[in-house]
Amino acid sequence: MELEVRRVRQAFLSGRSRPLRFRLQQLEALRRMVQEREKDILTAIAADLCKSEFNVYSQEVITVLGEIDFMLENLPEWVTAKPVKKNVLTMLDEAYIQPQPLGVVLIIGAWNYPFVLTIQPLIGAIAAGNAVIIKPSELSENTAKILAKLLPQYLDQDLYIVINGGVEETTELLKQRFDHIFYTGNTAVGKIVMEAAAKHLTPVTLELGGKSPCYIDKDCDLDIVCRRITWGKYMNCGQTCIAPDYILCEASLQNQIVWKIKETVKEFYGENIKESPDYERIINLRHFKRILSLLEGQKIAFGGETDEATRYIAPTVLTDVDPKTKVMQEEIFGPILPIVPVKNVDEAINFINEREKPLALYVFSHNHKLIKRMIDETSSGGVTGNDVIMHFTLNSFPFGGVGSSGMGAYHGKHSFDTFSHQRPCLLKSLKREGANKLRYPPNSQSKVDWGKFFLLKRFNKEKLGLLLLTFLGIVAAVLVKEVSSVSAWLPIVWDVRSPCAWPPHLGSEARLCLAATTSRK
Ligand SMILES: NC(=O)C1=CN([C@@H]2O[C@H](COP(=O)(O)OP(=O)(O)OC[C@H]3O[C@@H](n4cnc5c(N)ncnc54)[C@H](O)[C@@H]3O)[C@@H](O)[C@H]2O)C=CC1
Ligand SMILES: CCCCCCCCCCCCCCCCCC(=O)O
Repeated sequence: MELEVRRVRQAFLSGRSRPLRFRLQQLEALRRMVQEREKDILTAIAADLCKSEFNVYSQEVITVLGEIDFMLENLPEWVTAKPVKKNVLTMLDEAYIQPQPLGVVLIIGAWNYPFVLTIQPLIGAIAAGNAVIIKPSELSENTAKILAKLLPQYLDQDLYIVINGGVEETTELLKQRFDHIFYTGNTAVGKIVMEAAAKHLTPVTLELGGKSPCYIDKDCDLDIVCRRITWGKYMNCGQTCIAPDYILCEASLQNQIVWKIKETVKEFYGENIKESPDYERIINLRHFKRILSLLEGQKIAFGGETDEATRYIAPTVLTDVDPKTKVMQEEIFGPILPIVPVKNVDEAINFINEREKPLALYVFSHNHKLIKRMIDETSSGGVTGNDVIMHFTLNSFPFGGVGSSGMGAYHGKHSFDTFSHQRPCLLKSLKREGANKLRYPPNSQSKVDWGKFFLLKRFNKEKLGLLLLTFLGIVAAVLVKEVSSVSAWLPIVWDVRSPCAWPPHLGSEARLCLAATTSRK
């Protein structure tokens, strides 16, 4: 492990990951990999999550290709140094911010969208000029294997490497020194990652989970609301970090919501959900059992059918859920949707604020003011109003959590920034030393006053007067110089035959020399 990390660091130190041209080439190679080996990639992910290839493509591959295209288009502008505003002390200097790569980055991916959650951060890290060690989740083993096989065939083999393994290997890997760690997964492991990173003072991005609430206002078109929620909740069998975890609504809405979600489930997945190519399975038996345990003691309004052999759990809705029960204490990460009745929007806001900050918040209402109020009075990683999941798809948004749902963000330019150091560069000249006297010792009240005057713009009459006088002095000096040069021209006007008086800006010796040359012609 140590040797592999050292090899990657050596490759980074060679400097070849830095030039823009190289970064673009690697991103293009990655795009080629996705396009040429699409079938292998789709098959692997589909096998891991019992997912149709159409769904793999539209949930994972589209996002990755869109992100690569976006980077290729914008990277030339992002890598350029950006000039910054200057103050009086630096106004004649060069001042700019130069984004630079951080060094060797570790990306630890999760299994639920095993391709996009590993490759999208990789795109950002390459774009920013880093070397990368990729640790895919061992739970999505087919995707882990295909990544280890394909990436070295398309990317620089020393700069970007895949290390596969489970907890033991990841623990060993985390002992090494990195310049950034980007982790996606559950909050408990997030703490382990952060603790390991702290030993080397390595900065981290933690893309964690949590319980994302979904508030439904009574003044809503419930047909549309339930269709959108059904799509986002049961996609990937509920194993989506930004899936709506639970619904908050007035008790009177519950039955209608249950009915409409049930109808939509039928519309999306047919009468026999198990046969639907669009309905996935739970990743493993441990998660299957964990999700089943959340059903204990709950009122199942519909769904609840399970099959351990295939790790099938039907789309399920629970009503009148007590917030103190287990299903409301931990992230569900499965196809179970509890409805918790609240009296009104105030109670919903309090409910959300009494708990850990979620990764996403969803609000459904025709009342724009109510949506704005929910946004203003709560906190979450991201928000979508009148829909779910969709803020993930916009790469102009930073995607990430807040509080216990994570720290840092990525996607598009935000990925580039996450994996870059914004280096301030100030380039001065060795000339103009006079101006620096103000900051050199010995210090005095007068210098402090000038400092206040120039830097804090605390103008006082005395200093303004002095400045005005200096300015007038400069104007006078310029005028005197101009007048004297005009008078120097006068002999030429009077006597053009006198070469010694011309041109006036030259010394008399030079003038004589010029006169000699001219008279020879
Ligand atoms: N914020 C986001 O973008 C996302 C967050 N998530 C969250 O991730 C969770 C589901 O993923 P997990 O089951 O955690 O995925 P997981 O079991 O695949 O673990 C994630 C990574 O952590 C590593 N890992 C696991 N235990 C470890 C340990 N003890 N020490 C060091 N490394 C360890 C694994 O090898 C894996 O690469 C959910 O809470 C979900 O909300 C999932 C996807 C996206
Ligand atoms: C058939 C073509 C339709 C195109 C559909 C585009 C819209 C697809 C949105 C897909 C969102 C995928 C969510 C992935 C979320 C990954 C992170 C997480 O775990 O939450």
